[in-house]
Amino acid sequence: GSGWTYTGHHGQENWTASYPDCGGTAQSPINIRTSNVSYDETLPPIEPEGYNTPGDQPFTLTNNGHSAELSLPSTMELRGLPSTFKAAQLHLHWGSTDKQAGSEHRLNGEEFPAELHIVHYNADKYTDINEAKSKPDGLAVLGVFFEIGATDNPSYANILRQLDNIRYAGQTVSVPSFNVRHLLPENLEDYFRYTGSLTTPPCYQSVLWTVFYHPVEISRSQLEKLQTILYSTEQGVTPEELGNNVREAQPLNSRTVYSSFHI
Ligand SMILES: NS(=O)(=O)c1c(F)c(F)c(S(=O)(=O)CCO)c(N[C@H]2CCCc3ccccc32)c1F
Ligand SMILES: [Zn+2]
Repeated sequence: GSGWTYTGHHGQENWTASYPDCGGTAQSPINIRTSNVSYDETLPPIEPEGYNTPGDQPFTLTNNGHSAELSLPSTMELRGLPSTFKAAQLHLHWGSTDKQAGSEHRLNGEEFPAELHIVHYNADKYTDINEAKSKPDGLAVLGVFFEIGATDNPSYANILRQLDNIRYAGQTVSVPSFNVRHLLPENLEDYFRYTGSLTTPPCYQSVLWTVFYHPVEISRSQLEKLQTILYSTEQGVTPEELGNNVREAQPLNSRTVYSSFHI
């Protein structure tokens, strides 16, 4: 990992010491209080392009010590946002066997078992995510809540069945490309929108957040894999489980959360 953790000496209470933006006033994640959201009828449905035809190049799944991240081709892009945003990667946040709650955003104080983030950069203005990541209009992240369902989710199986191959930080595995649209909920019309930040250091306030209202479902055994297989440590040192990779909810301050639907 890159020096920071979620707990302990380099835990989230101390991130600001090394990453000053983490102490900013427009930080993520947040608790979305539906009684305070503002309905904005001009918010259009999110339109992923190229998510269902990712090409024949495989994806790379990496244990980066903080999450399981999947590289995505820049042929995947989002329409329906103020600019054209191209996909860079997706990753997950989850709890542990001891703490089932593992989403970063909360809905009326409720934490879901896990949350998917798909990170995109503003391709109208920047050449890649590393140029875009610190700019106020640089990034757009889609957030999807997970619920427990009765059966395995075949789309998430593309990622979850590979976790045994990336148990340790730094390990990667090639994943045959699959339809990424199926990782999102059916309904892309109903979502919350607010301006915030990366939820990990360096916490740049560069993210236009879109958090879908409808969750996706994975099975209990699929969630258990996510909670138990990965280590945040590299092979050869005392292993530490990778879990609870969740930042506390941050103050909304003077920001407004918008909804694309009546709630
Ligand atoms: N929750 S979150 O804010 O969406 C979020 C994470 F939680 C998260 F762990 C990551 S990470 O896996 O890269 C590990 C630490 O940055 C990212 N990376 C983004 C932003 C940082 C630069 C960068 C460069 C290339 C690809 C992705 C990214 C992240 F955006
Ligand atoms: Zn994330």
